[in-house]
Amino acid sequence: MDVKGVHHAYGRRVVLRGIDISLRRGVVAGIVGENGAGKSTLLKILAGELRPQRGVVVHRGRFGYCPQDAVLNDALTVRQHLKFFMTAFDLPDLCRAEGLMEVLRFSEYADERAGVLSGGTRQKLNLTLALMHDPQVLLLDEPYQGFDWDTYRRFWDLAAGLREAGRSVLVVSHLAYDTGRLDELWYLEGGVLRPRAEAAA
Ligand SMILES: Nc1ncnc2c1ncn2[C@@H]1O[C@H](COP(=O)(O)OP(=O)(O)OP(=O)(O)O)[C@@H](O)[C@H]1O
Repeated sequence: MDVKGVHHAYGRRVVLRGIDISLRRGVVAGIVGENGAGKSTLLKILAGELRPQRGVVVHRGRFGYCPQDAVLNDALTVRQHLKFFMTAFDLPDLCRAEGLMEVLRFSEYADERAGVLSGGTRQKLNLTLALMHDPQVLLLDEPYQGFDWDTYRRFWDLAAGLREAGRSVLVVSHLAYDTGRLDELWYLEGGVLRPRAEAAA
């Protein structure tokens, strides 16, 4: 994924003032910023959900996007969500999705409606839907919100597995926590990204 010169404003509120990102293969990267810094705005632009006022975003290959709030239909079961996305992604089966459900330990909820799932389980489904087509680039907005400690660790194991498989993962969070697990880290401040070393100086 290559991002060049992305600017965005909501009315007179300028949020992004020239974002450049080059996300290489096999990298787990993070963007950290305070509440309101523009992280979700940037991820929406990277995912194509929002059009930037200026700048370009180039994706090569498949990408997955896990928005901050899970976009689920409360009337559908977990399995119905998986089948819907299987068709949308043109996948032959649910093998990979079922493997992810086992890793994240929520297979027993397959026949539950999304509306009755706990916040953490909704987030597990959100993550599975973003990953079930084996994207080359995975964009995650606050992905571990609501995860218990074991799930949080499993999430990072999953990210490390993706890195080994040559996939790229971009995690956005307001907490600069566990940054040792990241290969690259940028701080979003004042509408621009600063690399970890520069921000620490
Ligand atoms: N649709 C919108 N219309 C107007 N202003 C918006 C809109 N979406 C976001 N903003 C404003 O843009 C700024 C950046 O918001 P954004 O949600 O991108 O920040 P964030 O870094 O993701 O915050 P948080 O950590 O709280 O989720 C905020 O000041 C917010 O109020």
